[in-house]
Amino acid sequence: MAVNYEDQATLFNFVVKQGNGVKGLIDSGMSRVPQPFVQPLSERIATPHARTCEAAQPIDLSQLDGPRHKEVAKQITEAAETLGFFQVELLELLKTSAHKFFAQPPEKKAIYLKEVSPSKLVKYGTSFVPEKEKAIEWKDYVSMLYTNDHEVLQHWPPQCREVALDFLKSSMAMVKRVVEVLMEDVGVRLEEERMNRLMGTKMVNMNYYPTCPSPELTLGVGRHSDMGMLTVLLQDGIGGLYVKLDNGDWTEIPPLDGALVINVGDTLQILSNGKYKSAEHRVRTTNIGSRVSVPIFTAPNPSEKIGPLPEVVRHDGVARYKELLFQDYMNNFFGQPHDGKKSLDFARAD
Ligand SMILES: O=C(O)CCC(=O)C(=O)O
Ligand SMILES: [Fe+2]
Repeated sequence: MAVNYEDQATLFNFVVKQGNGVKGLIDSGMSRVPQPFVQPLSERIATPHARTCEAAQPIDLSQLDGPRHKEVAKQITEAAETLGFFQVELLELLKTSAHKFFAQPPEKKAIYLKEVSPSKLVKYGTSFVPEKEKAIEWKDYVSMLYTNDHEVLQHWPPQCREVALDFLKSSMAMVKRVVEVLMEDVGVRLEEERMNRLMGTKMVNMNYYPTCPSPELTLGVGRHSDMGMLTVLLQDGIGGLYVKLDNGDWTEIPPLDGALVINVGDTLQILSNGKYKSAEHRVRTTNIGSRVSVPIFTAPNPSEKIGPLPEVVRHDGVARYKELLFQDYMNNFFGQPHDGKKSLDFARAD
């Protein structure tokens, strides 16, 4: 199908509305980046080869409950306090099933477009809020919400459901343990039920970043933080994930075989009254190949009230965020294009 790259409405329709995605655009033979994907100068990534930093060194979580507990716990809390990003060792899987999903013809994927998806659990699309963005992100994705095993195995796309569910299940114990350790360090012991409610929303995404003819003009994902507690992310060997440091520099989280990235989300920043920083991150595109990544997002139940934990407020003498319904936080988060950590303003105490 010939796409008219010059007509923005036709292009938007083809990519976003009809579900051909950025992949469909590339597959149609496009060889230069169409205007709607061109990022404003201020957002472009000028230095693709940033140095890596100490906090990006992997932490061996298998040692957490052994004799090295103290040391490993310290590594975790330090990483979360400084960068909000750290790497842990775990199996490297899933990438082939992500490629399998996106390799399908557009009409097979488009059945999951949010307007028509047969299941509320599954959503396929391009970019984050393409209707409102200055430039469309160079990314197709499918997102899969967890309810229970039975529903998941019925509704998630057959190309990836088993492996994605496995990934989710094998990660949850680790995620809970990391949250426990972080909480202990601010003097909080969460009841099991509260912990479950704070991580009651679980979602596995598969992101696909097609190879891009002019990576310097585009972004895979713009600057943002994740809204939930912790995100566990599997990335492939292509690289391109950057996190912002306190001094404003960006550093790449390099792909490591067998390692996962864990990053702190806004909810954990709010609960800890700002001690743990949600990681501001973004993704660059490349022309060396198509990249896949598979994040697991954990977040509170929509009906859960979140705010700085009383123990921490008592210690700090001030509540830096107000209490709010997580559903409201989520609505605000998904209603705005990516804009760094602006999402947190919604929760800031006046
Ligand atoms: O692809 C990546 O490395 C990161 C993706 C991401 O930040 C997200 O999906 O929220
Ligand atoms: Fe993210």
